[in-house]
Amino acid sequence: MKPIKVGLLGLGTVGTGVIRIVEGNQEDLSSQVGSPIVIEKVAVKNLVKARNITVDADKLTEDPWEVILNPEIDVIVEVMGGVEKTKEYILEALERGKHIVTANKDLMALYGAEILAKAEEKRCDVYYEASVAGGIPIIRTLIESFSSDRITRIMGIVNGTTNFILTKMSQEGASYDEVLREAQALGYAESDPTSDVEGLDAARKMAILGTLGFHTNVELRDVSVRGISSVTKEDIAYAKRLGYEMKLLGIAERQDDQISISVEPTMVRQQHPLASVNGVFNAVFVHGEAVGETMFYGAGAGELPTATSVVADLVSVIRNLKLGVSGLKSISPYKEKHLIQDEHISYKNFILLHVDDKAGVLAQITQIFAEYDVSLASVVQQPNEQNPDAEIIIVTHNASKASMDKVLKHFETLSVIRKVKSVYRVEG
Ligand SMILES: NC(=O)C1=CN([C@@H]2O[C@H](COP(=O)(O)OP(=O)(O)OC[C@H]3O[C@@H](n4cnc5c(N)ncnc54)[C@H](OP(=O)(O)O)[C@@H]3O)[C@@H](O)[C@H]2O)C=CC1
Ligand SMILES: N[C@@H](CC=O)C(=O)O
Ligand code: NA
Repeated sequence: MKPIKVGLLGLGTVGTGVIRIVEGNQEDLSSQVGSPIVIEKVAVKNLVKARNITVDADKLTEDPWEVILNPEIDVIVEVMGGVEKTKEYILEALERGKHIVTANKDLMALYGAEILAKAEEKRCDVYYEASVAGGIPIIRTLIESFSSDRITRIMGIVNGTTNFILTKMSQEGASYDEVLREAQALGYAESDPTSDVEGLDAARKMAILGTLGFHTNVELRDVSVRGISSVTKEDIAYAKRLGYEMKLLGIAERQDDQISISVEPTMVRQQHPLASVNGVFNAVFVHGEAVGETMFYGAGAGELPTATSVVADLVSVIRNLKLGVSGLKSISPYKEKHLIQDEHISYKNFILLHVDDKAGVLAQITQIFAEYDVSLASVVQQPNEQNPDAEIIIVTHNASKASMDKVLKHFETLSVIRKVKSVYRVEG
């Protein structure tokens, strides 16, 4: 049987896992696709770097073009990251009729439409399951299993690094910096971890999920983003006291034909299934009009879980190749995009205020909520042991984002409010 030759761009956390799985499961894989799978060439940045996997020296190159331009290679597996240059490699590979498997959400969130259009033109496959929620088969699920339904809500913990950090801060009282270093050492974090902690990585993934779920081209600029870098141990402790866990939650919603997508630290009620998703685990909760609620759970990052998705994509690509159906399965977004205005996006809020400890303060504050038609579910005032201010903890009922913005703006002008310490979305 003629082997299928694969070119690998990148031999870091994910690339190493890809080689381990392709070599370790070769017998099963070749039985499933009807050909041996050979990793023909591997591009790395630094040839002399010490690696925890052995690869024949003649297979390694520092020049990705040696992989892209190699006429023997049928499929390119891109696990090196990067955007502009990587896009150039991928488009050229497609131009030459090579199929693509990628784990690169930055690339797919920014240039997915262009790359998929090129693939369609060239009758090539582009698979990208590992780009969202590492080992969880969520992209396949949205494209195939929910093709019959109309999705109304996708809610997910889609970044392993931040979930790992929040879990350790919550369960062990660990410091933010210390846990971030641990996540980096375990290979969960991006090469620039600011994209994890500032919510950008999750935003890219939510843009991909929104595009697939709502059949419209969700771009990164459509996603409202806030990361976890300002979340404190105290905020997490307040959440717990009120019966919530703090999670970096991506939420994509559809109301009629309008959509909204956001990523922000959110207090999730402890009884909600997403509240118990801990560590590097991810989970995606999907609601469809017909199917109702479903949830998908698994490792969101790390060598072998991520490589499982990459190699499964490789198997799909090879099967399509053998069946002669390459490039025929992709469906471009076919709906016009309408974003929901802030007046029509509503949810519950947690607000922690530091205020003057004197008579009439609470009345002034509740008056402002009333002015903007925000109804309150609970208000608790307590003395603060650390300073002379009092703390007021407020949880609202569902309130529009626009009204809440007005309330917070008004607070800036109120002299009895010393500081708006924290504001979080509340779910469940
Ligand atoms: N880590 C994870 O858990 C997950 C990662 N991803 C995505 O997978 C991709 C890879 O991630 P990961 O494996 O963690 O990244 P790493 O940083 O561990 O590995 C990147 C690899 O690419 C090589 N590389 C980088 N730039 C170039 C270049 N210009 N030319 C040739 N080789 C290059 C590096 O070479 P060298 O080894 O010589 O430095 C390294 O082998 C990213 O897009 C990431 O977002 C997706 C899901 C999960
Ligand atoms: N840095 C990402 C890796 C997987 O996409 C994460 O932490 O989830
Ligand atoms: Na996935």
